[in-house]
Amino acid sequence: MKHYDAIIIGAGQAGVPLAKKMAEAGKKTAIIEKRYVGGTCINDGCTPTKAMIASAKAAYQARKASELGVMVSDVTVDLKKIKKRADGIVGIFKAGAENGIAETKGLKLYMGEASFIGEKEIVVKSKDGSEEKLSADLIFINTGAKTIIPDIDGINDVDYLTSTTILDLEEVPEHLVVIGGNYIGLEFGQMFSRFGSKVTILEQSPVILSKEDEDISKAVTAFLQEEKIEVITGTKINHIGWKGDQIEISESTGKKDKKIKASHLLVAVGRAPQTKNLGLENCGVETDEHGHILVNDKLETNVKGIYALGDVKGGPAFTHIAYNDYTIVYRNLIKNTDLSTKGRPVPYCMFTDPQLARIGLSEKQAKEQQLEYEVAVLPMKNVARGIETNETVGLMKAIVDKKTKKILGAAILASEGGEIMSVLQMAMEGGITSEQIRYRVFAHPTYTESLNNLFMKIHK
Ligand SMILES: Cc1cc2nc3c(=O)[nH]c(=O)nc-3n(C[C@H](O)[C@H](O)[C@H](O)COP(=O)(O)OP(=O)(O)OC[C@H]3O[C@@H](n4cnc5c(N)ncnc54)[C@H](O)[C@@H]3O)c2cc1C
Ligand SMILES: NC(=O)c1ccc[n+]([C@@H]2O[C@H](COP(=O)([O-])OP(=O)(O)OC[C@H]3O[C@@H](n4cnc5c(N)ncnc54)[C@H](O)[C@@H]3O)[C@@H](O)[C@H]2O)c1
Repeated sequence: MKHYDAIIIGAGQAGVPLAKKMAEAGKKTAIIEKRYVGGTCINDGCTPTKAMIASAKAAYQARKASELGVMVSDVTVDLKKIKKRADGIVGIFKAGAENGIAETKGLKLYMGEASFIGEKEIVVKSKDGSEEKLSADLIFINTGAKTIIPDIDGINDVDYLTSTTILDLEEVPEHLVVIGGNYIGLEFGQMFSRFGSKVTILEQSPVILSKEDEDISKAVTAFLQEEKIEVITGTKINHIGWKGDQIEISESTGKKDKKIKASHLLVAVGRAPQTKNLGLENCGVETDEHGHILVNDKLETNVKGIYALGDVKGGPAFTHIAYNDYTIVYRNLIKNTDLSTKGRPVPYCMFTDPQLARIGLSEKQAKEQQLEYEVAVLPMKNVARGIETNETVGLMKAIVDKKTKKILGAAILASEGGEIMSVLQMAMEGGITSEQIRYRVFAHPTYTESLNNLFMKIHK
Protein backbone atom coordinates (compact mmCIF):
# COMPACT_ATOMS: atom_id res chain seq x y z
CA MET A 1 0.00 0.00 0.00
CA LYS A 2 1.43 3.37 -1.06
CA HIS A 3 1.52 5.97 1.72
CA TYR A 4 1.03 9.71 1.22
CA ASP A 5 1.11 12.68 3.58
CA ALA A 6 -2.16 13.89 2.05
CA ILE A 7 -4.85 12.45 -0.21
CA ILE A 8 -7.57 14.54 -1.80
CA ILE A 9 -10.65 12.70 -3.08
CA GLY A 10 -12.27 14.68 -5.90
CA ALA A 11 -10.56 17.14 -8.25
CA GLY A 12 -13.17 19.87 -7.85
CA GLN A 13 -13.08 23.53 -6.94
CA ALA A 14 -11.48 22.90 -3.53
CA GLY A 15 -9.53 19.75 -4.34
CA VAL A 16 -7.29 20.94 -7.18
CA PRO A 17 -5.91 24.10 -5.54
CA LEU A 18 -5.60 22.33 -2.17
CA ALA A 19 -3.65 19.41 -3.70
CA LYS A 20 -1.26 21.80 -5.46
CA LYS A 21 -0.67 23.87 -2.33
CA MET A 22 -0.13 20.82 -0.11
CA ALA A 23 2.44 19.43 -2.55
CA GLU A 24 4.16 22.82 -2.86
CA ALA A 25 4.37 22.89 0.95
CA GLY A 26 6.45 19.70 0.77
CA LYS A 27 3.72 17.17 1.52
CA LYS A 28 3.72 14.02 -0.61
CA THR A 29 0.22 14.36 -2.07
CA ALA A 30 -2.22 12.35 -4.21
CA ILE A 31 -5.45 13.57 -5.80
CA ILE A 32 -8.06 11.10 -7.05
CA GLU A 33 -10.69 11.91 -9.67
CA LYS A 34 -13.31 9.50 -11.03
CA ARG A 35 -14.54 11.62 -13.95
CA TYR A 36 -13.04 14.91 -15.14
CA VAL A 37 -10.41 17.09 -13.47
CA GLY A 38 -12.02 20.42 -12.57
CA GLY A 39 -15.25 18.89 -11.26
CA THR A 40 -18.76 20.18 -11.81
CA CYS A 41 -17.98 23.88 -12.12
CA ILE A 42 -15.61 23.58 -15.06
CA ASN A 43 -17.09 20.55 -16.83
CA ASP A 44 -20.86 20.73 -16.41
CA GLY A 45 -21.69 23.69 -14.21
CA CYS A 46 -20.65 27.32 -14.19
CA THR A 47 -18.33 27.33 -17.21
CA PRO A 48 -20.49 25.78 -19.97
CA THR A 49 -23.72 27.35 -18.68
CA LYS A 50 -22.35 30.86 -18.46
CA ALA A 51 -20.80 30.49 -21.92
CA MET A 52 -24.18 29.39 -23.35
CA ILE A 53 -26.05 32.11 -21.45
CA ALA A 54 -23.81 34.61 -23.26
CA SER A 55 -25.09 33.18 -26.59
CA ALA A 56 -28.69 33.42 -25.35
CA LYS A 57 -28.15 37.05 -24.40
CA ALA A 58 -26.66 37.80 -27.81
CA ALA A 59 -29.76 36.32 -29.50
CA TYR A 60 -32.06 38.31 -27.21
CA GLN A 61 -30.18 41.55 -27.81
CA ALA A 62 -30.08 40.98 -31.55
CA ARG A 63 -33.89 40.66 -31.51
CA LYS A 64 -34.15 43.85 -29.45
CA ALA A 65 -31.52 45.76 -31.40
CA SER A 66 -34.12 47.71 -33.38
CA GLU A 67 -35.05 49.48 -30.11
CA LEU A 68 -31.58 51.01 -30.30
CA GLY A 69 -31.97 51.85 -33.99
CA VAL A 70 -29.97 48.89 -35.21
CA MET A 71 -31.82 46.68 -37.69
CA VAL A 72 -31.04 42.98 -37.52
CA SER A 73 -33.10 40.60 -39.56
CA ASP A 74 -33.57 36.86 -39.27
CA VAL A 75 -31.96 36.03 -35.94
CA THR A 76 -31.32 32.30 -35.96
CA VAL A 77 -29.61 30.15 -33.39
CA ASP A 78 -27.10 27.41 -34.20
CA LEU A 79 -27.02 25.24 -31.07
CA LYS A 80 -24.23 23.06 -32.51
CA LYS A 81 -22.02 26.14 -32.79
CA ILE A 82 -23.04 27.39 -29.34
CA LYS A 83 -22.17 23.97 -27.88
CA LYS A 84 -18.86 23.90 -29.74
CA ARG A 85 -17.91 27.28 -28.28
CA ALA A 86 -18.89 26.22 -24.75
CA ASP A 87 -17.04 22.89 -25.15
CA GLY A 88 -13.96 24.80 -26.32
CA ILE A 89 -13.96 27.01 -23.23
CA VAL A 90 -14.50 23.98 -20.98
CA GLY A 91 -11.58 22.25 -22.73
CA ILE A 92 -9.25 25.19 -22.08
CA PHE A 93 -10.22 25.46 -18.39
CA LYS A 94 -9.96 21.67 -17.90
CA ALA A 95 -6.57 21.50 -19.57
CA GLY A 96 -5.43 24.36 -17.33
CA ALA A 97 -6.42 22.38 -14.22
CA GLU A 98 -4.82 19.17 -15.56
CA ASN A 99 -1.59 20.93 -16.49
CA GLY A 100 -1.49 22.61 -13.08
CA ILE A 101 -1.57 19.18 -11.43
CA ALA A 102 0.96 17.65 -13.84
CA GLU A 103 3.41 20.52 -13.34
CA THR A 104 3.29 20.37 -9.53
CA LYS A 105 6.22 18.46 -8.03
CA GLY A 106 5.24 15.92 -5.41
CA LEU A 107 1.63 15.63 -6.63
CA LYS A 108 0.25 12.46 -8.24
CA LEU A 109 -3.13 12.25 -10.00
CA TYR A 110 -5.04 8.96 -9.91
CA MET A 111 -7.96 8.61 -12.32
CA GLY A 112 -10.52 6.31 -10.69
CA GLU A 113 -13.21 6.08 -8.04
CA ALA A 114 -11.97 6.26 -4.45
CA SER A 115 -13.60 4.65 -1.44
CA PHE A 116 -12.50 4.09 2.13
CA ILE A 117 -11.41 0.61 3.20
CA GLY A 118 -10.14 1.73 6.61
CA GLU A 119 -9.86 4.90 8.71
CA LYS A 120 -7.01 6.35 6.64
CA GLU A 121 -7.00 3.77 3.86
CA ILE A 122 -8.47 4.08 0.40
CA VAL A 123 -8.90 1.92 -2.66
CA VAL A 124 -8.92 3.53 -6.12
CA LYS A 125 -10.84 1.58 -8.75
CA SER A 126 -9.94 2.52 -12.32
CA LYS A 127 -12.25 2.15 -15.32
CA ASP A 128 -10.05 -0.69 -16.65
CA GLY A 129 -10.86 -2.70 -13.51
CA SER A 130 -7.47 -2.27 -11.84
CA GLU A 131 -7.28 -1.35 -8.17
CA GLU A 132 -4.70 0.46 -6.07
CA LYS A 133 -4.64 0.81 -2.30
CA LEU A 134 -3.39 4.04 -0.74
CA SER A 135 -3.10 5.44 2.77
CA ALA A 136 -2.45 8.93 4.13
CA ASP A 137 -2.13 10.91 7.35
CA LEU A 138 -4.50 13.59 6.07
CA ILE A 139 -7.53 12.95 3.86
CA PHE A 140 -9.67 15.66 2.26
CA ILE A 141 -13.07 14.76 0.81
CA ASN A 142 -14.16 17.03 -2.07
CA THR A 143 -16.55 14.77 -3.94
CA GLY A 144 -19.23 17.36 -4.72
CA ALA A 145 -22.86 16.64 -5.56
CA LYS A 146 -25.02 15.28 -8.35
CA THR A 147 -28.54 15.81 -9.69
CA ILE A 148 -31.44 14.61 -7.56
CA ILE A 149 -34.10 12.69 -9.49
CA PRO A 150 -37.37 13.22 -7.61
CA ASP A 151 -39.63 10.34 -6.76
CA ILE A 152 -42.36 11.12 -9.31
CA ASP A 153 -44.50 8.31 -10.70
CA GLY A 154 -43.25 7.30 -14.15
CA ILE A 155 -40.23 9.61 -14.29
CA ASN A 156 -37.77 6.79 -14.89
CA ASP A 157 -39.75 5.57 -17.91
CA VAL A 158 -39.04 8.75 -19.91
CA ASP A 159 -35.82 10.26 -21.27
CA TYR A 160 -35.51 13.23 -18.96
CA LEU A 161 -32.57 15.65 -19.12
CA THR A 162 -30.38 16.82 -16.24
CA SER A 163 -28.23 19.96 -16.06
CA THR A 164 -25.41 17.75 -17.41
CA THR A 165 -27.14 15.94 -20.29
CA ILE A 166 -28.95 19.07 -21.53
CA LEU A 167 -25.51 20.42 -22.45
CA ASP A 168 -25.26 17.71 -25.13
CA LEU A 169 -28.32 18.91 -27.11
CA GLU A 170 -27.53 19.99 -30.64
CA GLU A 171 -31.08 20.93 -31.69
CA VAL A 172 -33.23 23.50 -29.91
CA PRO A 173 -36.15 21.71 -28.16
CA GLU A 174 -39.61 22.58 -29.37
CA HIS A 175 -41.12 22.64 -25.87
CA LEU A 176 -38.87 22.35 -22.82
CA VAL A 177 -40.63 21.69 -19.52
CA VAL A 178 -38.46 22.33 -16.47
CA ILE A 179 -39.19 20.83 -13.05
CA GLY A 180 -37.83 23.24 -10.42
CA GLY A 181 -37.90 27.04 -10.35
CA ASN A 182 -34.59 27.98 -8.78
CA TYR A 183 -31.01 28.55 -10.05
CA ILE A 184 -30.69 25.70 -12.56
CA GLY A 185 -34.30 25.73 -13.74
CA LEU A 186 -34.39 29.49 -14.30
CA GLU A 187 -30.95 29.85 -15.89
CA PHE A 188 -31.64 27.02 -18.39
CA GLY A 189 -35.31 28.00 -18.80
CA GLN A 190 -34.51 31.54 -19.91
CA MET A 191 -31.53 30.36 -21.99
CA PHE A 192 -33.59 27.90 -24.05
CA SER A 193 -36.49 30.34 -24.37
CA ARG A 194 -34.04 32.79 -25.92
CA PHE A 195 -32.73 30.02 -28.21
CA GLY A 196 -36.31 29.63 -29.45
CA SER A 197 -37.91 26.89 -27.32
CA LYS A 198 -41.33 27.22 -25.74
CA VAL A 199 -40.52 26.90 -22.03
CA THR A 200 -42.70 25.92 -19.07
CA ILE A 201 -41.34 26.06 -15.50
CA LEU A 202 -43.05 23.87 -12.91
CA GLU A 203 -42.32 24.82 -9.29
CA GLN A 204 -43.87 23.12 -6.26
CA SER A 205 -43.55 26.15 -3.93
CA PRO A 206 -46.15 28.94 -4.15
CA VAL A 207 -43.52 31.10 -5.91
CA ILE A 208 -40.27 30.60 -7.80
CA LEU A 209 -37.10 31.52 -5.89
CA SER A 210 -39.04 30.79 -2.73
CA LYS A 211 -36.16 31.67 -0.39
CA GLU A 212 -35.95 35.23 -1.72
CA ASP A 213 -38.13 38.22 -0.79
CA GLU A 214 -41.56 38.31 -2.38
CA ASP A 215 -40.86 41.48 -4.41
CA ILE A 216 -37.74 39.87 -5.88
CA SER A 217 -39.49 36.63 -6.74
CA LYS A 218 -42.36 38.63 -8.32
CA ALA A 219 -39.98 40.76 -10.37
CA VAL A 220 -38.18 37.67 -11.72
CA THR A 221 -41.51 36.00 -12.54
CA ALA A 222 -42.60 39.16 -14.37
CA PHE A 223 -39.57 39.37 -16.65
CA LEU A 224 -39.71 35.63 -17.42
CA GLN A 225 -43.39 35.94 -18.32
CA GLU A 226 -42.62 39.04 -20.39
CA GLU A 227 -40.33 36.76 -22.42
CA LYS A 228 -43.30 34.37 -22.87
CA ILE A 229 -42.00 31.74 -20.43
CA GLU A 230 -44.86 29.93 -18.71
CA VAL A 231 -44.37 29.84 -14.93
CA ILE A 232 -46.61 27.43 -13.03
CA THR A 233 -46.17 27.51 -9.24
CA GLY A 234 -47.76 25.56 -6.37
CA THR A 235 -47.83 22.52 -8.61
CA LYS A 236 -47.82 18.85 -7.75
CA ILE A 237 -46.63 16.54 -10.49
CA ASN A 238 -48.64 13.33 -10.30
CA HIS A 239 -47.34 11.33 -13.23
CA ILE A 240 -44.89 11.51 -16.11
CA GLY A 241 -45.08 9.23 -19.14
CA TRP A 242 -44.82 8.97 -22.91
CA LYS A 243 -47.70 10.11 -25.12
CA GLY A 244 -46.56 9.11 -28.60
CA ASP A 245 -43.19 10.77 -29.08
CA GLN A 246 -43.99 13.49 -26.51
CA ILE A 247 -43.46 13.44 -22.76
CA GLU A 248 -46.71 14.02 -20.89
CA ILE A 249 -46.58 15.62 -17.45
CA SER A 250 -49.77 15.36 -15.37
CA GLU A 251 -49.83 18.04 -12.70
CA SER A 252 -52.33 19.63 -10.40
CA THR A 253 -52.28 23.21 -9.22
CA GLY A 254 -54.84 23.76 -6.51
CA LYS A 255 -57.91 21.88 -7.65
CA LYS A 256 -57.05 22.08 -11.34
CA ASP A 257 -55.55 19.07 -13.11
CA LYS A 258 -53.59 19.58 -16.29
CA LYS A 259 -51.63 17.49 -18.75
CA ILE A 260 -48.65 19.21 -20.36
CA LYS A 261 -46.97 17.75 -23.42
CA ALA A 262 -43.27 18.41 -23.87
CA SER A 263 -40.64 17.51 -26.41
CA HIS A 264 -38.00 17.68 -23.64
CA LEU A 265 -38.05 17.55 -19.84
CA LEU A 266 -35.33 19.03 -17.60
CA VAL A 267 -35.11 17.91 -13.99
CA ALA A 268 -33.73 20.72 -11.78
CA VAL A 269 -34.90 19.99 -8.24
CA GLY A 270 -31.55 20.20 -6.46
CA ARG A 271 -28.36 18.23 -5.98
CA ALA A 272 -27.37 15.52 -3.49
CA PRO A 273 -23.89 14.92 -2.01
CA GLN A 274 -21.75 12.19 -3.56
CA THR A 275 -21.14 10.16 -0.40
CA LYS A 276 -23.10 6.97 -1.06
CA ASN A 277 -20.25 4.95 -2.57
CA LEU A 278 -17.45 6.46 -0.49
CA GLY A 279 -17.38 3.64 2.08
CA LEU A 280 -17.67 6.15 4.93
CA GLU A 281 -18.78 3.33 7.21
CA ASN A 282 -15.20 2.00 6.93
CA CYS A 283 -13.62 5.19 8.25
CA GLY A 284 -16.35 6.28 10.67
CA VAL A 285 -16.99 9.72 9.13
CA GLU A 286 -20.51 10.85 10.02
CA THR A 287 -23.11 12.34 7.68
CA ASP A 288 -26.51 13.97 8.15
CA GLU A 289 -29.78 12.38 6.97
CA HIS A 290 -29.22 13.71 3.42
CA GLY A 291 -25.71 12.23 3.18
CA HIS A 292 -23.85 15.54 3.66
CA ILE A 293 -20.62 15.05 5.60
CA LEU A 294 -20.82 16.67 9.03
CA VAL A 295 -17.99 19.13 9.70
CA ASN A 296 -17.17 21.76 12.31
CA ASP A 297 -16.41 25.36 11.37
CA LYS A 298 -12.82 24.37 10.53
CA LEU A 299 -14.17 21.78 8.07
CA GLU A 300 -12.93 18.87 10.21
CA THR A 301 -15.07 15.73 10.29
CA ASN A 302 -15.56 13.69 13.44
CA VAL A 303 -12.44 11.65 12.48
CA LYS A 304 -9.15 13.43 13.23
CA GLY A 305 -7.20 14.17 10.05
CA ILE A 306 -10.20 13.81 7.71
CA TYR A 307 -11.74 16.99 6.29
CA ALA A 308 -14.66 17.72 3.94
CA LEU A 309 -14.81 20.69 1.57
CA GLY A 310 -17.27 22.10 -0.96
CA ASP A 311 -20.76 20.85 -1.86
CA VAL A 312 -20.31 17.46 -0.16
CA LYS A 313 -20.53 19.05 3.31
CA GLY A 314 -23.89 20.77 2.68
CA GLY A 315 -24.72 24.45 3.16
CA PRO A 316 -24.40 26.94 0.31
CA ALA A 317 -23.35 25.04 -2.81
CA PHE A 318 -21.27 27.47 -4.84
CA THR A 319 -17.86 27.38 -6.46
CA HIS A 320 -16.61 30.35 -4.46
CA ILE A 321 -17.57 28.60 -1.20
CA ALA A 322 -15.70 25.41 -2.20
CA TYR A 323 -12.69 27.55 -3.12
CA ASN A 324 -12.88 29.47 0.16
CA ASP A 325 -13.06 26.14 2.04
CA TYR A 326 -9.68 25.23 0.51
CA THR A 327 -8.10 28.51 1.63
CA ILE A 328 -9.31 27.97 5.22
CA VAL A 329 -8.12 24.36 5.49
CA TYR A 330 -4.80 25.03 3.77
CA ARG A 331 -3.90 28.07 5.83
CA ASN A 332 -4.88 26.41 9.12
CA LEU A 333 -2.74 23.35 8.33
CA ILE A 334 0.27 24.94 6.67
CA LYS A 335 0.32 28.56 7.84
CA ASN A 336 -0.82 27.88 11.42
CA THR A 337 -3.79 30.25 11.20
CA ASP A 338 -6.98 29.71 13.16
CA LEU A 339 -9.55 30.44 10.47
CA SER A 340 -13.13 29.22 10.42
CA THR A 341 -16.21 29.35 8.21
CA LYS A 342 -18.15 31.14 10.96
CA GLY A 343 -19.61 34.45 9.80
CA ARG A 344 -18.05 34.36 6.32
CA PRO A 345 -20.07 36.27 3.72
CA VAL A 346 -22.02 34.10 1.27
CA PRO A 347 -22.57 36.14 -1.87
CA TYR A 348 -24.26 34.50 -4.83
CA CYS A 349 -25.46 35.40 -8.27
CA MET A 350 -28.05 33.71 -10.44
CA PHE A 351 -27.15 34.31 -14.07
CA THR A 352 -30.55 34.99 -15.51
CA ASP A 353 -30.72 38.25 -17.44
CA PRO A 354 -30.98 40.49 -15.46
CA GLN A 355 -28.82 38.72 -12.90
CA LEU A 356 -30.06 38.24 -9.36
CA ALA A 357 -27.16 38.91 -7.01
CA ARG A 358 -27.49 38.55 -3.26
CA ILE A 359 -25.43 39.24 -0.19
CA GLY A 360 -26.25 39.16 3.52
CA LEU A 361 -29.78 39.24 4.86
CA SER A 362 -32.97 39.41 2.85
CA GLU A 363 -35.81 41.54 4.20
CA LYS A 364 -37.57 38.29 5.15
CA GLN A 365 -34.58 37.20 7.25
CA ALA A 366 -34.20 40.63 8.89
CA LYS A 367 -37.87 40.46 9.87
CA GLU A 368 -37.52 36.88 11.19
CA GLN A 369 -34.56 37.98 13.30
CA GLN A 370 -36.67 40.90 14.62
CA LEU A 371 -34.02 43.42 13.62
CA GLU A 372 -34.74 47.13 13.37
CA TYR A 373 -34.07 47.87 9.73
CA GLU A 374 -34.87 50.20 6.86
CA VAL A 375 -35.29 49.22 3.21
CA ALA A 376 -34.05 51.15 0.19
CA VAL A 377 -35.39 50.20 -3.25
CA LEU A 378 -34.45 51.67 -6.61
CA PRO A 379 -36.09 50.39 -9.81
CA MET A 380 -33.63 49.91 -12.67
CA LYS A 381 -35.84 52.06 -14.89
CA ASN A 382 -34.59 55.00 -12.79
CA VAL A 383 -30.92 54.14 -13.24
CA ALA A 384 -29.19 56.38 -15.82
CA ARG A 385 -26.78 53.66 -16.97
CA GLY A 386 -29.68 51.23 -17.39
CA ILE A 387 -31.67 53.71 -19.48
CA GLU A 388 -28.66 54.47 -21.68
CA THR A 389 -27.88 50.80 -22.30
CA ASN A 390 -31.54 49.73 -22.61
CA GLU A 391 -31.22 47.49 -19.53
CA THR A 392 -34.06 48.81 -17.37
CA VAL A 393 -35.47 45.57 -15.99
CA GLY A 394 -35.08 44.83 -12.28
CA LEU A 395 -34.39 46.69 -9.07
CA MET A 396 -31.76 47.34 -6.43
CA LYS A 397 -32.76 46.65 -2.85
CA ALA A 398 -30.76 47.07 0.35
CA ILE A 399 -31.54 46.32 3.98
CA VAL A 400 -29.93 48.76 6.41
CA ASP A 401 -29.64 48.66 10.20
CA LYS A 402 -31.85 51.47 11.49
CA LYS A 403 -29.42 52.62 14.19
CA THR A 404 -25.92 52.00 12.86
CA LYS A 405 -26.76 52.48 9.14
CA LYS A 406 -24.60 49.43 8.39
CA ILE A 407 -25.77 47.45 5.38
CA LEU A 408 -27.27 44.14 6.45
CA GLY A 409 -27.93 42.73 3.02
CA ALA A 410 -28.81 43.45 -0.59
CA ALA A 411 -30.56 41.99 -3.60
CA ILE A 412 -29.46 43.44 -6.91
CA LEU A 413 -31.67 42.34 -9.77
CA ALA A 414 -29.93 44.10 -12.61
CA SER A 415 -27.72 43.80 -15.63
CA GLU A 416 -24.27 43.15 -14.09
CA GLY A 417 -26.03 42.69 -10.74
CA GLY A 418 -23.16 40.47 -9.55
CA GLU A 419 -20.62 43.27 -9.95
CA ILE A 420 -22.85 45.86 -8.24
CA MET A 421 -23.55 43.46 -5.35
CA SER A 422 -19.80 42.90 -4.87
CA VAL A 423 -19.35 46.64 -4.27
CA LEU A 424 -21.93 46.42 -1.48
CA GLN A 425 -20.27 43.28 -0.13
CA MET A 426 -16.99 45.16 0.21
CA ALA A 427 -18.82 48.01 1.94
CA MET A 428 -20.37 45.52 4.37
CA GLU A 429 -17.02 43.86 5.06
CA GLY A 430 -15.36 47.26 5.55
CA GLY A 431 -18.14 48.62 7.76
CA ILE A 432 -18.98 51.42 5.31
CA THR A 433 -22.46 52.79 6.10
CA SER A 434 -25.37 53.52 3.78
CA GLU A 435 -24.91 57.21 4.54
CA GLN A 436 -21.26 57.12 3.42
CA ILE A 437 -22.26 55.41 0.17
CA ARG A 438 -25.03 57.96 -0.35
CA TYR A 439 -22.34 60.67 -0.58
CA ARG A 440 -19.43 58.65 -2.10
CA VAL A 441 -18.08 59.67 -5.50
CA PHE A 442 -18.53 56.99 -8.16
CA ALA A 443 -17.67 57.36 -11.85
CA HIS A 444 -20.54 58.56 -14.01
CA PRO A 445 -22.39 56.91 -15.65
CA THR A 446 -21.83 53.49 -14.08
CA TYR A 447 -24.37 51.17 -12.50
CA THR A 448 -22.51 51.52 -9.21
CA GLU A 449 -23.02 55.28 -9.26
CA SER A 450 -26.72 54.59 -8.69
CA LEU A 451 -25.91 53.39 -5.18
CA ASN A 452 -25.94 57.15 -4.36
CA ASN A 453 -29.59 57.22 -5.46
CA LEU A 454 -30.42 53.91 -3.80
CA PHE A 455 -29.36 55.17 -0.40
CA MET A 456 -30.91 58.59 -1.04
CA LYS A 457 -34.16 56.72 -0.29
CA ILE A 458 -32.96 56.51 3.33
CA HIS A 459 -30.69 59.57 3.61
CA LYS A 460 -32.89 62.17 1.94
C1 LIG B 1 -25.58 23.65 -14.07
C2 LIG B 1 -24.83 24.22 -12.91
C3 LIG B 1 -24.48 25.55 -12.91
C4 LIG B 1 -23.78 26.09 -11.83
N1 LIG B 1 -23.47 27.42 -11.86
C5 LIG B 1 -22.80 27.96 -10.81
C6 LIG B 1 -22.43 29.34 -10.83
O1 LIG B 1 -22.71 30.07 -11.79
N2 LIG B 1 -21.77 29.83 -9.78
C7 LIG B 1 -21.43 29.05 -8.70
O2 LIG B 1 -20.81 29.54 -7.76
N3 LIG B 1 -21.78 27.75 -8.66
C8 LIG B 1 -22.45 27.19 -9.68
N4 LIG B 1 -22.77 25.87 -9.65
C9 LIG B 1 -22.39 25.07 -8.46
C10 LIG B 1 -20.90 24.68 -8.53
O3 LIG B 1 -20.66 23.99 -9.73
C11 LIG B 1 -20.56 23.80 -7.34
O4 LIG B 1 -20.92 24.44 -6.14
C12 LIG B 1 -19.05 23.53 -7.30
O5 LIG B 1 -18.63 22.88 -8.47
C13 LIG B 1 -18.73 22.68 -6.08
O6 LIG B 1 -17.39 22.34 -6.09
P1 LIG B 1 -16.86 21.07 -5.31
O7 LIG B 1 -15.39 21.17 -5.37
O8 LIG B 1 -17.49 20.97 -3.99
O9 LIG B 1 -17.39 19.82 -6.13
P2 LIG B 1 -17.29 19.43 -7.66
O10 LIG B 1 -16.87 20.56 -8.50
O11 LIG B 1 -18.58 18.76 -7.98
O12 LIG B 1 -16.12 18.36 -7.72
C14 LIG B 1 -16.22 17.10 -7.12
C15 LIG B 1 -15.37 16.12 -7.90
O13 LIG B 1 -15.26 14.92 -7.17
C16 LIG B 1 -15.30 13.82 -8.07
N5 LIG B 1 -15.66 12.62 -7.29
C17 LIG B 1 -16.84 12.36 -6.68
N6 LIG B 1 -16.80 11.18 -6.02
C18 LIG B 1 -15.56 10.69 -6.22
C19 LIG B 1 -14.89 9.50 -5.82
N7 LIG B 1 -15.48 8.59 -5.04
N8 LIG B 1 -13.62 9.30 -6.22
C20 LIG B 1 -12.98 10.21 -6.99
N9 LIG B 1 -13.56 11.35 -7.41
C21 LIG B 1 -14.83 11.58 -7.03
C22 LIG B 1 -16.34 14.24 -9.07
O14 LIG B 1 -16.23 13.51 -10.27
C23 LIG B 1 -16.00 15.73 -9.24
O15 LIG B 1 -15.07 15.91 -10.27
C24 LIG B 1 -23.44 25.28 -10.72
C25 LIG B 1 -23.78 23.92 -10.72
C26 LIG B 1 -24.46 23.39 -11.80
C27 LIG B 1 -24.82 21.94 -11.77
N1 LIG C 1 -25.59 30.84 -10.49
C1 LIG C 1 -25.35 29.95 -9.52
O1 LIG C 1 -24.69 30.22 -8.52
C2 LIG C 1 -25.87 28.54 -9.68
C3 LIG C 1 -26.40 28.14 -10.90
C4 LIG C 1 -26.87 26.84 -11.01
C5 LIG C 1 -26.77 25.98 -9.94
N2 LIG C 1 -26.23 26.39 -8.76
C6 LIG C 1 -26.16 25.47 -7.60
O2 LIG C 1 -26.75 24.23 -7.96
C7 LIG C 1 -27.54 23.75 -6.90
C8 LIG C 1 -28.77 23.06 -7.45
O3 LIG C 1 -29.63 24.00 -8.10
P1 LIG C 1 -31.16 23.63 -8.39
O4 LIG C 1 -31.81 24.82 -8.97
O5 LIG C 1 -31.22 22.33 -9.09
O6 LIG C 1 -31.69 23.28 -6.95
P2 LIG C 1 -32.36 24.14 -5.79
O7 LIG C 1 -32.38 23.24 -4.61
O8 LIG C 1 -31.69 25.43 -5.65
O9 LIG C 1 -33.86 24.38 -6.29
C9 LIG C 1 -34.71 23.32 -6.61
C10 LIG C 1 -36.11 23.84 -6.85
O10 LIG C 1 -36.92 22.75 -7.27
C11 LIG C 1 -38.16 22.79 -6.56
N3 LIG C 1 -38.69 21.42 -6.51
C12 LIG C 1 -38.24 20.37 -5.78
N4 LIG C 1 -38.97 19.27 -6.03
C13 LIG C 1 -39.91 19.62 -6.94
C14 LIG C 1 -40.96 18.92 -7.59
N5 LIG C 1 -41.18 17.63 -7.37
N6 LIG C 1 -41.75 19.60 -8.44
C15 LIG C 1 -41.54 20.91 -8.69
N7 LIG C 1 -40.57 21.62 -8.10
C16 LIG C 1 -39.74 20.99 -7.24
C17 LIG C 1 -37.77 23.36 -5.19
O11 LIG C 1 -38.90 23.89 -4.53
C18 LIG C 1 -36.76 24.42 -5.59
O12 LIG C 1 -37.36 25.64 -5.91
C19 LIG C 1 -27.89 24.93 -6.03
O13 LIG C 1 -27.63 24.57 -4.70
C20 LIG C 1 -26.97 26.03 -6.45
O14 LIG C 1 -26.11 26.37 -5.40
C21 LIG C 1 -25.80 27.68 -8.62
